[in-house]
This record gives sequence, structure tokens and C-alpha cells, in this order.
Amino acid sequence: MAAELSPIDKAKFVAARRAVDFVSDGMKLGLGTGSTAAWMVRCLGERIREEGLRVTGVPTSRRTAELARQVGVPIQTLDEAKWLDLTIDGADEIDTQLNLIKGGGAALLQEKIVATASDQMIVIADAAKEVAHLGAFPLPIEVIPFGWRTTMALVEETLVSLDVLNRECTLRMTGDRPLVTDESNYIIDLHLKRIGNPRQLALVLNQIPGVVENGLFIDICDIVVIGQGDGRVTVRDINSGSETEGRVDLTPNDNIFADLGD
Ligand SMILES: O=C[C@H](O)[C@H](O)[C@H](O)COP(=O)(O)O
Repeated sequence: MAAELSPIDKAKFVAARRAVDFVSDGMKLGLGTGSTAAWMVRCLGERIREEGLRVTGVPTSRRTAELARQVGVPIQTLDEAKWLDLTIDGADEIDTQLNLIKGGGAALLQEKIVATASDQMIVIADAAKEVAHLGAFPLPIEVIPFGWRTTMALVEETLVSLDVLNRECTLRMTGDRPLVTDESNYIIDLHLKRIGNPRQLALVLNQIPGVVENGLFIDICDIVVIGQGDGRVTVRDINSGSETEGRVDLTPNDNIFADLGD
């Protein structure tokens, strides 16, 4: 029996299932990370099992690689795939220009590399992720562990030089230890409340020695699919300017819960 999903999981599920309609036979896909992207990987597995869809996925984290294996999505490394047709991923915030904050799950570095190596990026999310201005969600930056305190001080100085008012920076912890990313780095979260100029901030942060990458995705996302708990989905395409409304069957196939142990 399939478990009853919470409204937020229903919203994530319908966004994921709608986005998987954009996948066609033979595609090389970037597989995002996080709870919404996990639904997309499960939906892909469902299409592979039921329709014989042939795709190859490049996972953006160890977690996603493990899930892909569990649900039967064939995977490759990015260097094996070289270039991808489409990446589907979640986001922590999406603004009206489809600029994003990502990295709440600490996978921003691999996610940005994979999305940038794709012809197209589709972001899937529940409606709560849509914002007028980025920044209420803390902006993650991935930093080299060596000298991270110095790097954090340089980040704070940079924020002062940009006249950013709220500029508290915190090292992300897991228990009493710094969180370590898949690439063996640390994450510093920037509590900015509102980002006035995301494009400028993204460029300036990456100039600081010790900063590997920041979680601002500027001009990378092409299409956003927003799900609602009642099954409604909105597809917004930044290139064509189109917006279409639809509805997705809320009943996941029981097989889709295989990895959840239901
Ligand atoms: O590092 C993690 C990713 O950027 C996620 O895509 C993002 O945090 C959204 O995750 P979720 O779908 O769990 O809200």
C-alpha cells in the first residue's frame, strides 16, 4: 500500500511527475538533489519500468546516486556523459526571473556544474519556494576547509563593501562538527534576508580565495514547474515567456515507494 503523502510532498510529487514529461528516449539527464528531486528520480524509475524509457542520469550527490540505483535509473559520471540534454533539480528559492538559491542540501557545487553542462534546466518546487526577492533563505557558499575562518571574514568584508545590511555568516554544522560536502568542503550560510543584486553578489563571492562556489544560480534555469498540494501544476518558461496550468494525478504508483520501504 502506498503511504498517504503530506500536502507538501504531494506538491513536490506533482511538480516532479510533470517535469518528467519533458524527458524523452535517449536523453542524458542531470539528476538534482533534495526531497523534490528525489520524487523526480522515483518518477523516472517508474517510466523506465513501465514504458521502457532509455535514459542515463548524472547524479549531483551521493544520495541521489544511491536513490537512482535503488529505483533503476542508469547512472554515469559527468565526465562519461560529457554534456547533458536536461537537468531537473529542486531549489530553495526562485525569483520572478527564475534566478535561484540552491544548496540547502549542501549539493550546490555539483548541482551548478551539472546544470551548467546541460542544454536545459528545469526546476521543480512547491509554491512556497516562489519569492519576489531572493535572500530570506540563507545563501550557502561552499568553501575550502583550509583557513575557513579567514575566508568567512573576507566574505563579511565583501558584504560590507557592497553595503549589505544583514550579513551574519554561519558555518553549517551537523551535530557538533562542520558539515562536510561530497567534495570534502564546508558550507557557510549567509543570512542576508534580501539580496538586492543577485548577479553582482554571485560574481563577487566567487572572487574570494577559499570560496569554491555560491548557491546563486543566475540565468541557468529555463523552466520552473510549481506544484500544489491539490495536484495543480504551473509550468513557466523564461525563454518563451509562456505559462501553462495543468493538473497531475496525485496517486503515485505503489512501486514508486519502493525505496521508502512502504
Ligand atoms: O543542495 C540541495 C539542493 O540545492 C536542493 O535542490 C534544494 O536544497 C531544495 O531541496 P528540497 O527539494 O529538499 O527543498
